Amino acid sequence: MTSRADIDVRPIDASEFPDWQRAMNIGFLHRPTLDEEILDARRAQFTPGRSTAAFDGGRCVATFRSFAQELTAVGGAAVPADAVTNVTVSPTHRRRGLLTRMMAQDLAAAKERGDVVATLIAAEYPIYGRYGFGPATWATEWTIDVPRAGLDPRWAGPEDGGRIDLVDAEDVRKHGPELHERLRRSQPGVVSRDELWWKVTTGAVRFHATFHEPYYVIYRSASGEVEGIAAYTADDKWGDGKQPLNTVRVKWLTGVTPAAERALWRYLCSIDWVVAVKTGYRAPDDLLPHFLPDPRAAAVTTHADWLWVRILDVVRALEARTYEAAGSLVLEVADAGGLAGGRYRLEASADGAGTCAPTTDNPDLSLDVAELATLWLGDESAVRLAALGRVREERAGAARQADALLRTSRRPWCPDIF
Ligand SMILES: CC(=O)SCCNC(=O)CCNC(=O)[C@H](O)C(C)(C)COP(=O)(O)OP(=O)(O)OC[C@H]1O[C@@H](n2cnc3c(N)ncnc32)[C@H](O)[C@@H]1OP(=O)(O)O
Repeated sequence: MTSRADIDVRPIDASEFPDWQRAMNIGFLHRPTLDEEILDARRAQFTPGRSTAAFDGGRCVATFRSFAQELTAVGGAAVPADAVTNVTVSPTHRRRGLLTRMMAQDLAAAKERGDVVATLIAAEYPIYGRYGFGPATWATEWTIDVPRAGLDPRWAGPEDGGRIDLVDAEDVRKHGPELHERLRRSQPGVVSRDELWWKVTTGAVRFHATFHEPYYVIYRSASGEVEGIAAYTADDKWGDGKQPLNTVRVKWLTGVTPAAERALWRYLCSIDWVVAVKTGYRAPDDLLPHFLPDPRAAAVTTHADWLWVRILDVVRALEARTYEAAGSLVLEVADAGGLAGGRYRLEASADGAGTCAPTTDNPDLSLDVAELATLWLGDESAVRLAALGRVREERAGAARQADALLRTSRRPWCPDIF
């Protein structure tokens, strides 16, 4: 076995990209051979200094990439984020500390750049907590049993004066970005999408060998404004009795008003032949089940942690978000990574604004930086974390007070995988 010191961990240059991509395919159990068209397409994601590798004897055995992203905080402000992705270590080199080395380099660089948080979607739950990441949003998928939903089968379109139209990929690339920007301004947990995201999602740029072209529908309100878009595919299944038994799979659905959401879900549940709709990953408190006369027709098929957040700058993170109540709280934040630890006083005012500064006052709550990330987007309860022993109350009642300040009436949601 090569000794730890012989394995070089460093950013790659453009000429090393094919070797890096091959290693990533191996780590993700994809085909190890490279398709030139896909390789060329993926080169568009290469930013010097942000793709790291480990090399053993000249061969790439681990990959790591980060890119500039914005994450919506509670209240709608966007914070600069270091989005981590493409993390792999070849099976021949696992559990020798390569991920730990790549992560340490990347987080230090992100801190230096001034990113407020780092983000990622974890392949497996146990990997990233040790690096100060905490699960900050959750995702729920429902499968709707359409015949049980109690919907009127005579539905012929939205009753609110709006309309739904099938459109092509070009329309999605035209209207999608502005719609997403609207969502981003109002929904904590949403991340920014660049132009490449829209090209990949609509098949204009291929990142995978197969692309199942979806159907696209746009919802326009009575005044003609685009308020929702959905992308979905359908299978082709028939029962023995010559009944259609098709399932619709929603690739993504963005609605910026409840009317748009209602109309798009209603549409999807009204397509002839369709008996089941798989919703894709939604916010756990999505309105969807309650658009159905019988909400039990929507059964939860997946419920899991989704976006993980690592706070790099406690002061800016806490000042970027708004608060549900006025109050003051001193947090003792432990950070084994040495990036964001310390004691901070948060002051929230009645108008929702917050200020934060280092303090030497007695702490109200002690917690790890990973737990702070979990609380920061408003989804988790400090009372619950205290019960689990993951947050310590230094003053009786402090966890309850933290919940009054930090928790939000609607849950955060990250619709993207990256
Ligand atoms: C954001 C994303 O890209 S998510 C995708 C992550 N990638 C994958 O899941 C692909 C398959 N897995 C892998 O490539 C690798 O196993 C990785 C990247 C998850 C881990 O890489 P490694 O180099 O083996 O991790 P490293 O040796 O630095 O481990 C550090 C610690 O984390 C632990 N650890 C690492 N991976 C896991 C895991 N999957 N489950 C549980 N513990 C883990 C190690 O045991 C070690 O613990 P220790 O410090 O107590 O000894």
